[in-house]
Amino acid sequence: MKQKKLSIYTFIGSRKQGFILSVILSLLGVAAEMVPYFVGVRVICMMYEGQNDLHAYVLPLGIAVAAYIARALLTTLSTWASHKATFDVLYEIRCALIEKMKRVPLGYIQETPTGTLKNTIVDNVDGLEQYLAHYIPELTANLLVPLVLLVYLFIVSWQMTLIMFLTLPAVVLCCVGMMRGFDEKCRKFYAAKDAVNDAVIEYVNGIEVIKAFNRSADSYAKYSNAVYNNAKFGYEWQKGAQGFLSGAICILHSTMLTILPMGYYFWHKDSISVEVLLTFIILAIGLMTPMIKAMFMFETTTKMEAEFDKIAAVLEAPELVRPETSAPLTSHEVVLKNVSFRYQNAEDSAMILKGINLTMKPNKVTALVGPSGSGKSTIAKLIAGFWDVNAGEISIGGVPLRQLSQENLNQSIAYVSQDSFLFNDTVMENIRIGRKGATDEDVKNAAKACGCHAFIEQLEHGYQTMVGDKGGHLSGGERQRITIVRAMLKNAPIVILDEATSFTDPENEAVLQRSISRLVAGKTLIIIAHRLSTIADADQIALIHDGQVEACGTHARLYQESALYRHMWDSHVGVRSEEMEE
Ligand SMILES: Nc1ncnc2c1ncn2[C@@H]1O[C@H](COP(=O)(O)OP(=O)(O)OP(=O)(O)O)[C@@H](O)[C@H]1O
Repeated sequence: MKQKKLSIYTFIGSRKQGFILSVILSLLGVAAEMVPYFVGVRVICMMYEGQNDLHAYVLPLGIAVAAYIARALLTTLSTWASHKATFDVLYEIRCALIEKMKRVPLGYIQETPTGTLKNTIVDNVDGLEQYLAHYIPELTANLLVPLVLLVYLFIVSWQMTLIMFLTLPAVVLCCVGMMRGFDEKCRKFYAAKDAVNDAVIEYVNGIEVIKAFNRSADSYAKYSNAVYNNAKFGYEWQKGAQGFLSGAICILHSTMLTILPMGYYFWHKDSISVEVLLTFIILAIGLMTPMIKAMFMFETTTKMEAEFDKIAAVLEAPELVRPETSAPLTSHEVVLKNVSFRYQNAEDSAMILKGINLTMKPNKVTALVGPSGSGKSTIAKLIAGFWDVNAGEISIGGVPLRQLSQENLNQSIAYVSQDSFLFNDTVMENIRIGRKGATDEDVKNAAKACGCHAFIEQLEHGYQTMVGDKGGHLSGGERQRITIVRAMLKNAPIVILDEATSFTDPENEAVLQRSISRLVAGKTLIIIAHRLSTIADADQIALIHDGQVEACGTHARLYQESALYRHMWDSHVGVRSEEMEE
């Protein structure tokens, strides 16, 4: 069955009363705006008829003033109602986007440029405000009121109405010209905007490299090209539409050129009264503003659709299909059976893992080693549930990952990568993320157990030290130690450490490792390490090579049986002795 495409109206639905109210108020407001024009006609006619009693003008003028006040009030109330409904809708869309982030594979978020995601959640959602809060009520009114007046004018004098709208086909033609290729231009414009966002964020994140290599903004080609393209697109789009837009406005203003001579002709022939002539002249002026506003409706609708398409693309991204709940796991043995996997975004789409078979037992340490790019981190991320495998199966305690609820999986695994994220908050709060409701004492005990308490205490404000954006106020090693304390506080039955101590100095790494060995007793520990000496004592070492398990066993066995392992070990030991000699 074809899935129904998500549209902005799916979200508007729940707030439709607010929007309907604002449209009704806006309609009444635009109708009130027309009243002074009718009053104007009447007043001029009274003057033309020689009415000298000033009292006779009080009522029409009073009506005009009342209409102005009513118009102001109704427009204000309409805007208030539409904004209330709009901000509720924007809030719902943003919540839906954030909720969606929890359900898509983590890999999807990592693979989508940060700028594009930020643009969707912030800018594209903001972009809907103009359409929902202003254009829905105002444009409905600006279209409907001229239509009603058209019927009225047609009844008054169909000849004059035809003359008044003689130029309308030309205006429509201009609108068609303006809208030609608009969809495509709009999409390209937003793509250019995304490119700027991505480039700016990459530029800011990469500023260290840019400065270190003395690359100014101009030389940062991706950034300057994106900015240039964005400006060029905006300008060319505007240039293409501007001619048609000016033409349409000019033609709309030129109705007087037909109304005046033809009106005079009909009046002269006694076909219409002076009041009818004045009605047409004055309403031609009065209708100009709503009609020009209505002209922009198509442009704004297309823009809004382009903004919403980007939001819908995120909301409709494929999700990891997981049950809402699942029974607690009775064992935490991790088994990979014939697992094959490829990254969807990889250009050649080659299999990264090819039929991996591996069992990682509780109360045992499994180390994954192998050349760079062989697929070790990919295995760790698949176990942590970042993606679904393409073939084969990963199970924990005999339960396939696909049958485990996200919550159950999250509770079962503590995953620490070499660049685990720190929030711009205190050390205390960054560690506390490991376990909801953990007390300060729990946090300190975890740090003590990991041998990190002393170093945290020595920071400027101890546990209350702000770590800076992404932990930027701390050294790489300090950041890693905090993320390990956080993982240990979580006390999950499966612990995955992916190069988690790679930035830590040898002395502290040894302390950390002794602490970790104590803390993970009874747990399933999976370690990825390049420094082979740190995993030589592991119960099982899996040598990963080119996406396959080339050998598996203890250090002694691998050293004896695998030429690749022997080579890696000898090189590692060689480098270590060189380092020690230095
Ligand atoms: N998000 C991704 N999208 C596409 N390809 C990826 C992605 N992440 C990794 N790869 C590719 O998958 C392969 C395995 O990468 P992986 O990070 O698992 O290797 P690794 O053995 O952990 O390497 P290292 O020891 O250098 O960390 C590499 O060829 C890498 O380029």
